[in-house]
Amino acid sequence: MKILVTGGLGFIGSHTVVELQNQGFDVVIIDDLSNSSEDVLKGITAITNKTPEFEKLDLREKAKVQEFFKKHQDISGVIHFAASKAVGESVGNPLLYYENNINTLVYLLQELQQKSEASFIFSSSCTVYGQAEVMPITENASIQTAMSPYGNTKQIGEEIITDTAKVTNINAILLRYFNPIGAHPSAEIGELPLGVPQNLVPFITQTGFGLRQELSVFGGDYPTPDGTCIRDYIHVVDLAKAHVIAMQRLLEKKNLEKIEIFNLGTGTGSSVLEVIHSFEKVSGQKLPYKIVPRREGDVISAYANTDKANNVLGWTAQSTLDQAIESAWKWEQKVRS
Ligand SMILES: NC(=O)c1ccc[n+]([C@@H]2O[C@H](COP(=O)([O-])OP(=O)(O)OC[C@H]3O[C@@H](n4cnc5c(N)ncnc54)[C@H](O)[C@@H]3O)[C@@H](O)[C@H]2O)c1
Ligand SMILES: O=c1ccn([C@@H]2O[C@H](COP(=O)(O)OP(=O)(O)O[C@H]3O[C@H](CO)[C@H](O)[C@H](O)[C@H]3O)[C@@H](O)[C@H]2O)c(=O)[nH]1
Repeated sequence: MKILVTGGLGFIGSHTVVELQNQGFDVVIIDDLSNSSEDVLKGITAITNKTPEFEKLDLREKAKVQEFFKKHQDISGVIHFAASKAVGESVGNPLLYYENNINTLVYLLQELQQKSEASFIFSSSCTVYGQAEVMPITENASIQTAMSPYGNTKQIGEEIITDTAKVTNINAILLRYFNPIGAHPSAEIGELPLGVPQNLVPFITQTGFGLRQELSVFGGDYPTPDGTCIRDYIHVVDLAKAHVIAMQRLLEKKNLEKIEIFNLGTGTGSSVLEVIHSFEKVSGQKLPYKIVPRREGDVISAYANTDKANNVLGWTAQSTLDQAIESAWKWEQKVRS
């Protein structure tokens, strides 16, 4: 069976392509290389001994999307990763985010609704919960007003898919990721942030490598045990495996609802200082850091209740924080060597 992976050369997409191919799926990737490189194909091939089909295509070009689906009639399912994802950038350039994250979704769904049946997986985010009142966060927690245009595109995206699935032959799974980190253990693929990383783990590994002078820890006076924010850091390979299981569920259709939502996290919260200590442990070196004022828009704490994914998908994250950080560190060293 052939699966279309949009954004399949990006961070989470590339790891998912590997796991799909490992499970025997054929894959065709659409990516416009706006935040990735064609070299990622080599990394995927080195791990799986199989090169996925690749079409360089900007999903904002509706006519090209239509043409693509005419050419590829044999697609059984779609995993839609392609999007812009920098929260800060979305505040400064909201229309870029609404165009790239919403228009592209609409164009894909317009093609899929013409099929007799279609299976669709959407990359959503725990950002939809904002600062949830109860930890760990279940899928029933209320959706909060989005704190950025990026976050809003995830909420609107979920609504568009839900409205469409109700009245079409599309079955969809919305996956709400907590904080994906790490890299493939082979270090053939990983995260490649452009410029100065905004996310914690790439900033830590770059600082460890000497590319950055020191890490700024945003806030040391939060109402948490050590004063720093708490997140649920999930190894990207675990996350990727969940997509394969979700796709198998869509294709098998056993007890499937038209729209299903799953949290993807480990279920464990880690503070920023705990992540730093994990890095120091796996790298055997001290990390220079200082506590600075809070970053605007950060929630204090967010970690997942993963019961639904555990019970319905039969999926559980396997990697520890140390293993995820170790893979990120190995990747950083490989990329810079
Ligand atoms: N990484 C995270 O922390 C995180 C958390 C929650 C949700 N998500 C979501 O998961 C998805 C994947 O995230 P990622 O971290 O792998 O991001 P990424 O930037 O590494 O990957 C996205 C890929 O999509 C491609 N792309 C972007 N716009 C495109 C377009 N118009 N046409 C074709 N290709 C296009 C990019 O070139 C890139 O390769 C995104 O939808 C993101 O919003 C990510
Ligand atoms: O240089 C840094 C970078 C981050 N942090 C802290 O590290 C934690 C994690 O920050 P990230 O930026 O890595 O991740 P976020 O939880 O802020 O954001 C992630 O989760 C969001 C949902 O909450 C969105 O989905 C977003 O795309 C995704 O990057 C936060 O407490 C943040 O304040 C620092 O202290 N210093």
